[in-house]
Amino acid sequence: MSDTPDVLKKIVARKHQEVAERLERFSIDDLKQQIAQASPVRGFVKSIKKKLSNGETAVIAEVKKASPSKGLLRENFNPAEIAASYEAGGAACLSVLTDKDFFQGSEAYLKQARTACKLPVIRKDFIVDPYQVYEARAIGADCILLIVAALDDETLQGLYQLAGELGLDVLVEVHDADELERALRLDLALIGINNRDLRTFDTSLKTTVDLLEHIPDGVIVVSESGLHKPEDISMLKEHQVHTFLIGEAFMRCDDPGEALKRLIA
Ligand SMILES: O=C(O)c1ccccc1NCC(=O)[C@H](O)[C@H](O)COP(=O)(O)O
Repeated sequence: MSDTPDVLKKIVARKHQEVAERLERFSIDDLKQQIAQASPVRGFVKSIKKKLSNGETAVIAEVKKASPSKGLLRENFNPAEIAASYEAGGAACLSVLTDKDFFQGSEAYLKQARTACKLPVIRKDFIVDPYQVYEARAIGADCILLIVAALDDETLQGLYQLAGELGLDVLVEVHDADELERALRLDLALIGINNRDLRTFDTSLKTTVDLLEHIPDGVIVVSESGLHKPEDISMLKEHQVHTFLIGEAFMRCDDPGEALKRLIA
C-alpha cells in the first residue's frame, strides 16, 4: 500500500471515516435486517456470460455524474432514465457510482437505476470494510468492486469471501502485474483491468493488452476506463477482450443508450 496513488489514499481515508460515521447511525445488524427483505440478486457475471455466449459484446454501462479526473460529466443527470436507456441500448449490466465526495454519486442513484430496469448492477465505490459489503447488498447491488491497490491481501480476501456469502458477485480491479498476481490468488470469475493510471489520470489501453498473457483461461477480462471510439473496442476484441466498463463516453451524450449501440455496432 506504500505505492498507492495519492488520490486513492485520500479516498480510502475518507471511506474509513464514512464507515465510522454510518456505524453510529445504523449497525450491521440493521443492515442484515434490510438484507432479509432485499430482492434476489440478478446475476452480474451470469448476464455478462449470456452476452458472451451469444457472441455479443458485454458492456457494463456506467452511471456517473462526475469524477476526480474530469469533474462534472453530465448536468442533466437522471439515473432512472439513464438506466432505461442503457438497457434499451443493449448493456449487459450497470455500474453506478455511490461515492458522494469524489464522484457526486449516491446509494439512492443505485436504487433508482436498478428499479428502472432489469439489469444487474455493480456498486461502484471504494470498499475497504465489511460494513460496505453488507450495505451494498442492503441497497440492492448485485456485485461489488474490490480495488487491489486499495487493500492489503488479508482484507481483500475477507471482503471477497463475505461478498460471496451474501450472494454478491465481485469485480476485482487491477492496474499492473503485481496487483494482478495478488488478485489471482482469489478464485476469480471476473478481473477488471483499469486502463487509468491513478497517479496521472492518463488512460492507455495498452494496460489491458500487456496484462492479458498472465490471465488464466476461464477468467473474464473487463477492460475499464478510457474507451471512447469503436476502434478502441475493435482493437481489444482482436486480443479476445469482449467485456468493457464504460462511463464518460456515454455520460457526455444526450442519449447514453444510443451512444452504447453506436460504440459496439
Ligand atoms: O475516473 C476517475 O477520475 C477516477 C479517479 C480515481 C479513482 C477511480 C476513478 N475512476 C473510476 C473508474 O473506474 C471509471 O469510472 C470507470 O472505469 C469508467 O471509466 P471511463 O469510461 O473512462 O469513464
